Amino acid sequence: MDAPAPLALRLSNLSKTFGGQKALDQVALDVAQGEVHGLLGQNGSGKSTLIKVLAGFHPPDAGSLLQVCGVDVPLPLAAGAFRLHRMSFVHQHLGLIPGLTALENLLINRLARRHAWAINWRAEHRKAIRQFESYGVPIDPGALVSDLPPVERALLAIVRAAGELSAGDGAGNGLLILDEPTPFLPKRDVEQLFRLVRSIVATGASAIFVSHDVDEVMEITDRATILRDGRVAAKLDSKTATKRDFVQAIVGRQLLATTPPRLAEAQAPSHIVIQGLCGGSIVDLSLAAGRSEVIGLTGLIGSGYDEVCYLLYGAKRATQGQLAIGKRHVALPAISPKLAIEQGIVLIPGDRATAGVIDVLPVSDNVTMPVLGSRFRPWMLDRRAMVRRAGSLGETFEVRPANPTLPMSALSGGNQQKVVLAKWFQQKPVMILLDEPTQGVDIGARQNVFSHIAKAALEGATVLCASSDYEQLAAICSRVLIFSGGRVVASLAGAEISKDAIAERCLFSAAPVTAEGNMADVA
Ligand SMILES: Nc1ncnc2c1ncn2[C@@H]1O[C@H](COP(=O)(O)OP(=O)(O)OP(=O)(O)O)[C@@H](O)[C@H]1O
Repeated sequence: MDAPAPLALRLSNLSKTFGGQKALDQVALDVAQGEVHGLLGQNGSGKSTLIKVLAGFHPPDAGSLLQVCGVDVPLPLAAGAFRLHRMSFVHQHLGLIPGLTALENLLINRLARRHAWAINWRAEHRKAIRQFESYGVPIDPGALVSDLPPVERALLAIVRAAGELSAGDGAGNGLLILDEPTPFLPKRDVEQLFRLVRSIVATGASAIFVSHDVDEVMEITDRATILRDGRVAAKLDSKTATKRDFVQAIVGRQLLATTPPRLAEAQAPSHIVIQGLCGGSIVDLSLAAGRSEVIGLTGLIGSGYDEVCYLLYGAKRATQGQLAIGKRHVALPAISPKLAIEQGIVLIPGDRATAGVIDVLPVSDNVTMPVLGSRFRPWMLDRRAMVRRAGSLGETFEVRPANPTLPMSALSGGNQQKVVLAKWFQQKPVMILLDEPTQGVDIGARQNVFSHIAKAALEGATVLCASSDYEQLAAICSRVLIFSGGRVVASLAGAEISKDAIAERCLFSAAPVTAEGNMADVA
């Protein structure tokens, strides 16, 4: 009888302490060959720390043990040494260089090591075409990454990582570590990405898939390890475990309520009036909204729904349109983020890492930015007052760890998002523009974000929330507008709103627009 294949990864007794706090506590993780293994847990449960130990970014505590493909790997790993041990990583931000072509990105490690003249570009171009074809990935090697749609960028990053696994000895096995590659992707593109992952593991490789999305984990993984407070809370067989098993293991209790309290009835829809907004893909959008109303904006990718918030904030240039807030009127082509903030408009961007926070600065500095002017003493910033205020906002928004002097980079994704909400909601905005407010945020923190949105709305703010997460829209919105071709083609309100109803309208939304144009409810 053949000896069983060695495990692709065996981690045991893995601990990591930061300043006396245990981020990982005797974690054990086994990944079989050819397996896709899920790694889940609430924000701050230790997933990124575990991945960073494997990447050689964090040295673990003494006593931690690692084997890859049956070979002992001494810890800590030196920077970049993971490649020698047949591991490769795709991080959330993919690590691609937008100004280079797909082929140049594919060869980036060789470009960094060797002189470019040593590369036979024609041969590499042909090889890349074959490589993309073998995975059924429709990427032109000569295309600039900045011109590729998000799904193709994610596919390219994964193909590159898979190529690195076999670069050493031609063997297909090794361990691909996918650290939340999907939150920026609309749901239907995720299926394309999963097909690629399946075809990679079919060659003998294995994968760790880190995600907050239980449905995705149940679909793509064979087994999953769930971390809670730095410890292994459960190991589940993804084919037999139920969603309830996953949720319970992640949160450690049954969620008391899966949706936040419904919002108060929106007041007459005339507080905010947008008329004739054009810009980007958006064509002649008119919309009237009341105080306390939470309006969802959604559609299929390319429908333009995700551009509206940026056009209203001046982060993307509008070519036409008027905005009225009560009695004040603003010409939208003239709006800038500064002017928007002066009007009481705030934007919570989708890409938190690059547009939402400055991760090298302390939490207190990040929170203070919009109100910096009020934190000056005659000659200098009143840092004590900044930390006090950030501490009390942190308490209200349940930011963990409760230490505003920590750099933002020390906080988990969900806790960073709570800081971003605290930073902007302290202003008591009139209009809140949200772009995918819970991407990369765990199931518990998600409820927390929902409650704060509901609270801001109850206090009188009008909220526009652009999202492709239909469950989220169904949970928080009193009205949902569905976009296609830059226009509103359908609208759901009140009891009509459900995850399935939104999905159905989005899928049918490719139908041509009616002669009425793009009127979402003009008062
Ligand atoms: N460099 C650091 N210094 C201090 N504490 C840290 C550092 N990095 C992580 N931590 C702490 O370790 C714990 C685990 O964080 P980690 O980022 O691994 O969680 P996570 O499960 O990846 O969360 P998320 O899903 O939000 O990314 C958290 O309490 C975090 O604040």
